[in-house]
Amino acid sequence: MATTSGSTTDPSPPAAFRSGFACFVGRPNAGKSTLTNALVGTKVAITSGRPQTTRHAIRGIVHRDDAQLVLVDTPGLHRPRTLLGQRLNDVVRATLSEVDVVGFCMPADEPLGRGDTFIAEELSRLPKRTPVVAILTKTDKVTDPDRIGARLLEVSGLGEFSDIVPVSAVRSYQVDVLADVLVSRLPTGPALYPGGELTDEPEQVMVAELVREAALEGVRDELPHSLAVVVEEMVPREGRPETRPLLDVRVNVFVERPSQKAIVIGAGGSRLKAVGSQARTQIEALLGTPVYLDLHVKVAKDWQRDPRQLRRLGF
Ligand SMILES: Nc1nc2c(ncn2[C@@H]2O[C@H](COP(=O)(O)OP(=O)(O)OP(=O)(O)O)[C@@H](O)[C@H]2O)c(=O)[nH]1
Repeated sequence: MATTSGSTTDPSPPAAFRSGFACFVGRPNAGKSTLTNALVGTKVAITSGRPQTTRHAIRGIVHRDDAQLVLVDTPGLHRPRTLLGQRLNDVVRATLSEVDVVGFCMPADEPLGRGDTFIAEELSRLPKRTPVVAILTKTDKVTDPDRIGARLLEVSGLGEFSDIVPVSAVRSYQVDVLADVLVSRLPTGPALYPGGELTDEPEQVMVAELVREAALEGVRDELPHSLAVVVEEMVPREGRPETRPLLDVRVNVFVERPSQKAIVIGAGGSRLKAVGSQARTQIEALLGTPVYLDLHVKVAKDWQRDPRQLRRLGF
């Protein structure tokens, strides 16, 4: 337990303040989102009984007196079958090599499977040796302590882990111990995010990237770096029946010159229509909900050279 003077007026962090990133991997349904929520203490990720509801990274931040732990809740790591799956796995791999510690979740109530072996292999192949903490989740579902012991032994044989921690997110069993273990693997350093900020929105970044890809398709030579995409708004349409939701996604595509605007829009708006339809299909696949995509092309003159414009465009 961290000791502090309890003073709220002293802004300087304790000497050994730690900060950094952690992410959870594990096969679908392993309990990653629920554990993230238990650690952060606020509902940030979507959980459900169905596999792979977490299609994109959602971060939660654990603020402590002695540390700030930024959690990245990754999609279930699985063998790529589709292009989208391939992209998600690339996102997972990129995430894994960027974080300070990885939590590998395995449910206590299910035997180890091919999915776990696959993930263990992926982890052992990471270029940088990120410490991996094995987490035996959902221990409340197993009443026999001997079975937990056997599962822990099985897990320890699966790879090289810096720690192995059994937890139950729903009973808050050992969640604080896990937080301590994860924090202990972070480098010392000041808080990365100002207090109070609990989530950011990487899905907006991915949506912007899908629109950018669609807008550049076939015209990459003509518009190499002159295109920026900003997601202005993503809001559920009001008054829709629960069974037929619709997400309004408002996106601005910025180009540098009117001639480029004409290229993106195409004769009679034909190209923009195709761009919108391709991007919408992919956004729907990414977010798992029907989408109304409102796409606008705007000229932001010389945006690449203007720091104020660049900031506005999120660079
Ligand atoms: N009994 C019990 N159930 C849990 C616990 N943690 C998660 N669950 C349940 O297990 C199911 C899957 O949990 P999630 O947190 O959505 O799993 P996930 O690994 O994020 O799943 P994906 O998004 O598919 O990768 C849900 O029905 C949870 O309620 C736990 O500690 N105890």
